[in-house]
Amino acid sequence: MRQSIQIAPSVLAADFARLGEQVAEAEAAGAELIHIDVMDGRFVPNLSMGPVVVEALRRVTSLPLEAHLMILEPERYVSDFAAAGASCILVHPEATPNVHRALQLIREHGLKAGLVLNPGTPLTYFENLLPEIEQALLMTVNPGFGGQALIPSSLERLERLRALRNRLNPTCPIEVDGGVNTETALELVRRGADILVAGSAVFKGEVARNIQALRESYGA
Ligand SMILES: O=C(CO)[C@H](O)[C@H](O)COP(=O)(O)O
Ligand SMILES: [Fe+2]
Repeated sequence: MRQSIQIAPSVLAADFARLGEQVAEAEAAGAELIHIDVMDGRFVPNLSMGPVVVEALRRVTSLPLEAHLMILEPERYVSDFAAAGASCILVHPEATPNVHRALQLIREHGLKAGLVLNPGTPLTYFENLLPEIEQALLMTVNPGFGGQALIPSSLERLERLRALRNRLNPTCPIEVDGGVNTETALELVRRGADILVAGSAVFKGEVARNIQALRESYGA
């Protein structure tokens, strides 16, 4: 295994009435970062949360907060998420005609820039942009909803992404998002995942027990 694997709980699956408490539970249980899914009802068929949630969570945790922007023209909101306290912003090339500019803008704000690809998008984007990013996120479900099953072809894509990463930007962590649970985590880690985003697998039930079970499932 390349390095220690990090867990990024996705608050999309948390109890929103107790969001601060749930994030504190995840932090106490050893989660390494917090994943915040931002949806606009256009790029994906769902609405979720915006910078105010990042700002609120910034006050209750010292963990890095990453904003996964599933919104059209994400560059419009980079400064808002930076001001709210995000440490990393992840953008989709499918959502903007100028993804290179969006990544540049994120870095100009002093944040980590992350690129995310949907399951149907060619990995070519990573070939072009890996040298420009600090995080590579592979969607392992179609974006928009939590609780979906991992798309099996993601595993082969993950291996190809790992080879690209090793060649073009060896220090860039690979993150996977969607359908990560105790059944799938080991295979994802074997194929190259460094960071596991997990929503339902962390927040449905007892958070500390779930995080422990997830770590045990890949032998940590
Ligand atoms: O980006 C996302 C959905 O668009 C979420 O991060 C992801 O689906 C997490 O949910 P789960 O772990 O329950 O699959
Ligand atoms: Fe996400």
